[in-house]
Amino acid sequence: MSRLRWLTAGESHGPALVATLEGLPAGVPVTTELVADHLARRRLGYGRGARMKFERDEVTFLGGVRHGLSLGSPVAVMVGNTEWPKWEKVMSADPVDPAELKETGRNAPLTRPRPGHADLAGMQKYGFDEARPILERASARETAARVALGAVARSFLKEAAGIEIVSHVVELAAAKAPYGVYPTPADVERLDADPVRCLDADASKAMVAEIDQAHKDGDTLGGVVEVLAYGVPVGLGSHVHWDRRLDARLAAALMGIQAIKGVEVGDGFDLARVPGSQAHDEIVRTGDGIKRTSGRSGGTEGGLTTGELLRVRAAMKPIATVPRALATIDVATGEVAAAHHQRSDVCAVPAAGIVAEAMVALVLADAVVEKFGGDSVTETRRNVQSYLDNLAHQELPCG
Ligand SMILES: Cc1cc2nc3c(=O)[nH]c(=O)nc-3n(C[C@H](O)[C@H](O)[C@H](O)COP(=O)(O)O)c2cc1C
Ligand SMILES: C=C(O[C@@H]1CC(C(=O)O)=C[C@@H](OP(=O)(O)O)[C@H]1O)C(=O)O
Repeated sequence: MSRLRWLTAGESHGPALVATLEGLPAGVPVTTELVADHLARRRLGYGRGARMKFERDEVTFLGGVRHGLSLGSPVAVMVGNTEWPKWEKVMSADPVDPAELKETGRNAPLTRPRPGHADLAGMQKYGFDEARPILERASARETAARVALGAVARSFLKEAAGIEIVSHVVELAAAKAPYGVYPTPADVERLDADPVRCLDADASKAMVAEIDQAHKDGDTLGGVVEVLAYGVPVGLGSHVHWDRRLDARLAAALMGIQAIKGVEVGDGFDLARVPGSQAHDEIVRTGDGIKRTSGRSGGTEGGLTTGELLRVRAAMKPIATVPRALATIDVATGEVAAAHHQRSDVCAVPAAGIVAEAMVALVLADAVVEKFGGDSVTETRRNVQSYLDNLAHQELPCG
């Protein structure tokens, strides 16, 4: 079963986020710069709010890495919130004098929960009379910690098995990129330079226009991101039990991202609308071994990877903090009210794509460690290679 374990902690306006990754083999190239680069990619994207402009992600490794290589011990990484000085009193771990709290101007109880965020259900469940203690952890600020670990996981994947991960935005509100165009690792620089991380120039313009219109209307937007993993060998995951299925693990990981409401593996829901003759990927023998004539399955069958391009999609709902605030109840008075709103993103779909890459990287890294083991990445690589060599010589009747 799973061999990589990971956890994050930290609040949106706390001093820092922290993340740990346990079970990573030794010898994986990991640097502060590598993590910082991926965190910078997560901050990209047209439509994000003011906070993205003035906050920086400060990366510090606290364990598990020495001189640019993982040690095999738990990796611990801290991402500092540079907003912290403004929130030191409001988010203090220790009790604070109410007069000092008042001086911050940030102490007003948030009693008008936002529809679509965790505010109300969280307050009801955890017994708080305002939303601050809930929204601090529900906030997608936490995704910075996941992207930090994802950067480590993808370095392992590249080193151990040559696996590379790419994402792009395929839909943003009503604007859609042409279907079936898949960016490769060579396109990443171009994608990161695009305001919405979309490969198609016309679709990108239409997406930007959607965001501009929503901004004018005091509204927010969602969209769909697609993640592709290149170089995934056949046989990660398994058909033998539900929680070993790689498609299930990918779906859970993607659905675990804030605001993701739908996941598709390959052609997903579209496969339910066509007959079997148009839904499956026919098997052919080529000079290069056994291949598929199409990629509708998204590179998994029966919960196992097929060795074809891995392709998953995640649908993000619009941002919950709608500027033209939605109706709610003030829980302090019971009166009808407008939901609380300060600043927020209009759209964070491009950033969600980077988070989705990280989640796919963590799931695949777990599956690689599970299948190939290895205390050092050299050992993992050797095991991968021997498996692939063996597959090439496998005596299938058609082989
Ligand atoms: C990268 C990213 C940025 C987000 N930014 C905001 C934001 O600025 N304001 C907001 O209300 N929600 C934002 N969200 C969404 C909330 O975190 C999310 O709506 C909330 O957790 C409730 O969604 P859920 O029902 O899926 O948990 C963002 C989500 C992601 C992935
Ligand atoms: C800080 C980040 O995203 C935040 C996610 C978020 C939410 O409600 O999810 C709300 C916003 O924070 P604030 O309410 O402080 O403006 C975003 O800026 C980040 O991604 O680094």
